[in-house]
Amino acid sequence: MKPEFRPDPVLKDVILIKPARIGDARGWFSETFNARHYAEAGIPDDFVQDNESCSEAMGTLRGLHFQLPPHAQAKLVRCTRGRILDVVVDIRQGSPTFGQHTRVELSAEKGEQVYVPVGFAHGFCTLEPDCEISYKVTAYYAPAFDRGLAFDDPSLGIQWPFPDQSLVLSNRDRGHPRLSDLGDVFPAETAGAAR
Ligand SMILES: Cc1cn([C@H]2C[C@H](O)[C@@H](COP(=O)(O)OP(=O)(O)O[C@H]3O[C@@H](C)C(=O)[C@@H](O)[C@H]3O)O2)c(=O)[nH]c1=O
Repeated sequence: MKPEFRPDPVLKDVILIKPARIGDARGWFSETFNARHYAEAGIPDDFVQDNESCSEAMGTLRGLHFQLPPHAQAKLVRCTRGRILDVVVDIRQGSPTFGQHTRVELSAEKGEQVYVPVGFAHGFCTLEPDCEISYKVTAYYAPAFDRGLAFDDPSLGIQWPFPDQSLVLSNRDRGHPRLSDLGDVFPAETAGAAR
């Protein structure tokens, strides 16, 4: 059965997806990815790597991350255990929504997904202990091209669900530059045509 696809109300190129679940006496079944259905909905991407991460503490923040071209990644993200607040920031120079972000709650219970196109930074904060995230990406991990954006950049104005001092972050995620210091990472011509 086809999922429900809808554009994010703030960032129209971000797509919110609700896969169907078919229930019976045993429980339920769900297609979590179907290349034909996703292509019809405007996600024709070839995903080449599947990732999973587990965060033990509630209030763990990973992000905001992106890879630079030519290793830029689109991502299809879901939460497979627990509940997270997922955050996506438009960092495409010249985009009408440059610097704007959207926040979406994802839970294992509901099975929602977020499609993050190329040209956006991505991160999340766990809302429960022991959360597992699974996501597909369209380019292989390329550490030399891996970059970050400061989760607490005041110009982004992101409301994280816990105070900064109680968040659990890697050292790397405490040191990312602000948006104004990123430079032209995704040039104007990628805006609007990022997927
Ligand atoms: C992302 C990644 C990391 N690694 C390694 C590098 C490091 O030793 C270890 C942990 O890496 P990180 O700290 O970057 O993991 P993490 O902070 O979970 O990074 C992820 O964050 C979320 C928000 C995203 O959007 C992802 O694209 C990715 O950047 O895993 C890989 O081997 N392959 C990968 O694809």
